[in-house]
Amino acid sequence: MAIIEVDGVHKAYGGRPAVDGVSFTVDEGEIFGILGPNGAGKTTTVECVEGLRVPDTGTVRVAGMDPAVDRHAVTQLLGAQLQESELQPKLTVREALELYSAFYPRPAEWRALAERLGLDGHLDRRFAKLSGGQKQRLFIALALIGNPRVVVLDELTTGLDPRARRDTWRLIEEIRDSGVTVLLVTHFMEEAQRLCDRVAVIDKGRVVALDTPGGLIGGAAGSTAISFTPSEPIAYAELETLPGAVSVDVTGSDGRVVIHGTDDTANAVITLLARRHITARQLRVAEAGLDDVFLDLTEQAS
Ligand SMILES: Nc1ncnc2c1ncn2[C@@H]1O[C@H](COP(=O)(O)OP(=O)(O)OP(=O)(O)O)[C@@H](O)[C@H]1O
Repeated sequence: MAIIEVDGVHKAYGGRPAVDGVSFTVDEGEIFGILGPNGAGKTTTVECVEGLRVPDTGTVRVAGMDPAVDRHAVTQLLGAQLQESELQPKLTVREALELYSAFYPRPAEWRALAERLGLDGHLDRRFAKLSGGQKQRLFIALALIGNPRVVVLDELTTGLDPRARRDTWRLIEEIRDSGVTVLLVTHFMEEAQRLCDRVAVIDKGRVVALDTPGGLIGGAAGSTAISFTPSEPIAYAELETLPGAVSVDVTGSDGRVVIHGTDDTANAVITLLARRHITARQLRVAEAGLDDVFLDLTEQAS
């Protein structure tokens, strides 16, 4: 069942559209990713969901309520970690958790939350003295303190080292496993691929694709890359006509061939080479990642 419904949302700043007819729904219990280049309209979209901005046209519903109208009720069930959040530098972790608990009628037990997020050893540390990873964990704790049904995380792992990023991913999965719906804004393809049940790719204020990460990758033209160095020259025109082949390129001085196509293309290449008695040195068959799909989709739209 959908807990977030965004339908035909438009939002312009000074006459310039930032969000240009975005629609999607998020089911209860999923991690839904919003992916897109800088300035694509991701933050504006989630701020409409949070009730921080009001769409010019279109509708947003969170658990059936309009966040711009039922602001109080929506803040009780939606927790948000805002992009570039800051707290008063002298506030300690304990004070921040106590303060935020006081905003909610039925807050989570903050000590248990601090323990779950690995903050229990830093309760007396001031915000200004926390590392980037510790700050992010505190922001997650503050987003969860009201026992929300939905949590919005905007570029949560930007600026974290790879280990802290992986730890944060585990936390996000745990949040989802505890029944909370996660709306995740990210620039990182690996993050979307690893975490998200479904992903909306937004570019220039529009949804250019919406699917599971696997569906996006599988559906992309040329999602399999076959590369090899032939032992003798090969007729490239013949390669271009192989089933599913999208492109054939020759790279480097050794005549290395790179073909983008499908699994069928890979099989056909191998059969063709065997028939011609050509050896393929350093034959590699690689699946495209969400990275390739993202570049493809956002390039097409430009
Ligand atoms: N308050 C504002 N006033 C004027 N323009 C704005 C405002 N907020 C955002 N914009 C513009 O709207 C467009 C979309 O911005 P938004 O922050 O929603 O994109 P984003 O996808 O979240 O970008 P990023 O990944 O860089 O955070 C951008 O061109 C941005 O400059």
